[in-house]
Amino acid sequence: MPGAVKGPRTLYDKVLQDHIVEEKEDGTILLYIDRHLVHEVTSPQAFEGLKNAKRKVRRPDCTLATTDHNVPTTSRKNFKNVEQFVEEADSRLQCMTLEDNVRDFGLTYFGMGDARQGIVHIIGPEQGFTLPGTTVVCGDSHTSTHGAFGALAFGIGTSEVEHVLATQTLITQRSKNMRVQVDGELAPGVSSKDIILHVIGKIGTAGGTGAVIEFCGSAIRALSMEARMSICNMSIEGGARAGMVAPDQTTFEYLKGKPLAPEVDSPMWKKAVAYWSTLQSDEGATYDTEVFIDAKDIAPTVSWGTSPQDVVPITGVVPGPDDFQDEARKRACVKALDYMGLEAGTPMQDIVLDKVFIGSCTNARIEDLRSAARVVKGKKIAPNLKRAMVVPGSGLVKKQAESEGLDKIFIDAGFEWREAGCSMCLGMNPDILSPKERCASTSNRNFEGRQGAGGRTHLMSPVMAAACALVGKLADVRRIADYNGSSQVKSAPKVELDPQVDDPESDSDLIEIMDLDEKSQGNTVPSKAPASSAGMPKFTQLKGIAAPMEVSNIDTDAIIPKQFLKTIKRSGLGSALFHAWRFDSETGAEIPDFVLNKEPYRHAKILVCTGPNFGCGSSREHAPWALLDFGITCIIAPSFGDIFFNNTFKNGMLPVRITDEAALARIADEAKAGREIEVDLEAQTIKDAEGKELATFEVESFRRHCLINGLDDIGLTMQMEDKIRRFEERRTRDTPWLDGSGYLKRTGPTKVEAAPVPKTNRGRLRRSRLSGEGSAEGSEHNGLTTSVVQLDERLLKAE
Ligand SMILES: CC(C)[C@H](C(=O)O)[C@@H](O)C(=O)O
Ligand code: SF4
Repeated sequence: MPGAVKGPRTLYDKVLQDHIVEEKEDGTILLYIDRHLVHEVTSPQAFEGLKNAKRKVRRPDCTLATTDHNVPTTSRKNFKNVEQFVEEADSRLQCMTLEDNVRDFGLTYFGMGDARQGIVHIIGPEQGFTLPGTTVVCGDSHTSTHGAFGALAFGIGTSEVEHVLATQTLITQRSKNMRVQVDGELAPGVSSKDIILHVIGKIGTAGGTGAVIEFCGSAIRALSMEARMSICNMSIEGGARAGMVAPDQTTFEYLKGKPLAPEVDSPMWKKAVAYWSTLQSDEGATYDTEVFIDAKDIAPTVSWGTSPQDVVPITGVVPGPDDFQDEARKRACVKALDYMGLEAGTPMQDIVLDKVFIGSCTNARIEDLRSAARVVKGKKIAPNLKRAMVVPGSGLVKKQAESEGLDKIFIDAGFEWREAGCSMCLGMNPDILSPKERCASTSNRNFEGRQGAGGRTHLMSPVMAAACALVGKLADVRRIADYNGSSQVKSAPKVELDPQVDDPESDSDLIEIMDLDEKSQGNTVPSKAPASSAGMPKFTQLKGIAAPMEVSNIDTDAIIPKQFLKTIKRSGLGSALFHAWRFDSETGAEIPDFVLNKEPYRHAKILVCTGPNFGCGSSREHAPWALLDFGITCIIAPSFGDIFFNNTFKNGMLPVRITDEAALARIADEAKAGREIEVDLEAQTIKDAEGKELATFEVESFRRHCLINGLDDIGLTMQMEDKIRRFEERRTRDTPWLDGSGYLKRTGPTKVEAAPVPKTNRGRLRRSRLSGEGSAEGSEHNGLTTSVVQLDERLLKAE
């Protein structure tokens, strides 16, 4: 693991350093988190853990919640509340659970009746919640998006969400530094999405594993903030922990006037800009890996397979196994061609489409919609298309687009114009592909079943998706649109997104804040649910059958598909494990060839994967929960997706990295022979059933200590209260704009469309507000008043 940097520092080194509360000798870092975004899918179990342990949210003023994955994108004209609006029961429960939680913990929340609701990675920047030099986390892998601001932003699992809610810190390790430099000018029709698809094609989906990528070079500098966000968004598809771009004038211009950014030209703004301007990598800073790309080598790029690294220029043909050297990639190619229903050698532009989707946290910002609208203006979508949809990333993007008439352009062309949400990016809501349907999509993942079981996804930029919609096949936008000069949006045009929400007085579903006294005593919360991250099972030695898998880049969508993410519990997910590979999608019967359906592997306690990058992709902690519930507590592989790797430890599981090919082969041979192996964490060895050593392995000593002793790391971190408090005092002094000041400026309460609070509570709430009881107790941290109190005061004024 890389150690602290002495000489010239990179942007990542600087932001990391400024947030270290404590660094242990083994490299374990307690990192302060400035901004925590929360959504409905990965938070229920975290809030449940807090409630069971009677813990509070430490910094409600640094926490922002919204609902995005489950929300239907149909018209909200008649929206009254979630209970009536969301038809699917599990989705409804997940959305309502978030509403209960934000109310119980007094968090700021943009619900479905609020114009500011949208995909979590769109609303953070839009509100100025995301700021340069901050640490930003969310229980979502595409948190990397926010790195476009020079923030250190990364996805975390649900146990870590709980840790951040309770302590505003995270236990982490230093990542490696990687630089991707793109110089020169992009050709017309080529956009930032093509840059990132090209980069991933070059480095592979494991290329950035263990690293934070800094994107730099003249081509990146020339991009608008929104275009930079699309690039950082997909750093995770390149395997990186995060992506970053150094803040510059483009960044500062973008932030001007954002509701939660410091007020422009105020002393606070000047102080902030002075600090933000220091966030450049020093001359002579070194990187562990460097990649150089000439912008003129990038063509409009499209994916052909089931991994984001499976890309070719639109002028290319579908590759075949012979185009790859590596055996694992040859195998993956055969599998991908079969899934995608494609033949090697087919020109990409001959591939006929069924659907087109313009949306997602990668490409549903106003510039994306503008550029796509420019392509389709005055034209019609191809008659063979079953459906073409545009899903704005947030309510404010939608409003802005409508004020520019973009909705009309799309509707006239034959597109559906929808409400904000994740939509068909992952199909946790009603927008999905049917089996074998082929879709041109501006989203970021083309995994098997990603947009719907059996659905086939081709990733591309918004202008390319627009061109595809007109042609009905994969198409080259350069042959469709007239590019007089460059297609690039050089810098963000000043976009006035109207932050107004509906008149709170006239609305029936005003925010309801629970009685704070009651909350601080923790007695509003039923504490029956057993599962919480507090107190982990111990891991010392494990002896058992190991199931062999020879697949590379096994993503968490494959480990547990999206339809199983709608639970609000941690338990019972074993039957969902590898669902699409284990069960026939039509009959539901077991697929006999799949390893976990065979004896003796039905009883496997260990998984041995000989391909790299196990658990890449989404941050869903449901993946380790499903493995655990099946009975697997140890995974052995050459490398892991970073978030998955962290998530396993939080559940008392052990991921073992074996990079020595011969040792891995020895272990795999035992697994294939159906013999037991023994993983000994104390001795850090793997032995065969006879006790002969097969391999040794490394684990960070703090993690090892926690696993062996079954320690709850939230409890451990809470013992560091003094250090965290001192850090916060320094933060208030040095970077005062981070203390939720933006919230204090807001007018109008934040709405919660939760099921109404029972009448009895309402009466009590009103009484306590009027009499002033139950105000600030339990919500003060270091003299900082939290948003709960601010919201409460505003309500008092309203009354
Ligand atoms: C639901 C969430 C955990 C997931 C992620 O982490 O990425 C989702 O946003 C996705 O895109 O798969
Ligand atoms: S990748 Fe898709 S599902 Fe995940 S946050 Fe972004 S839009 Fe939502």
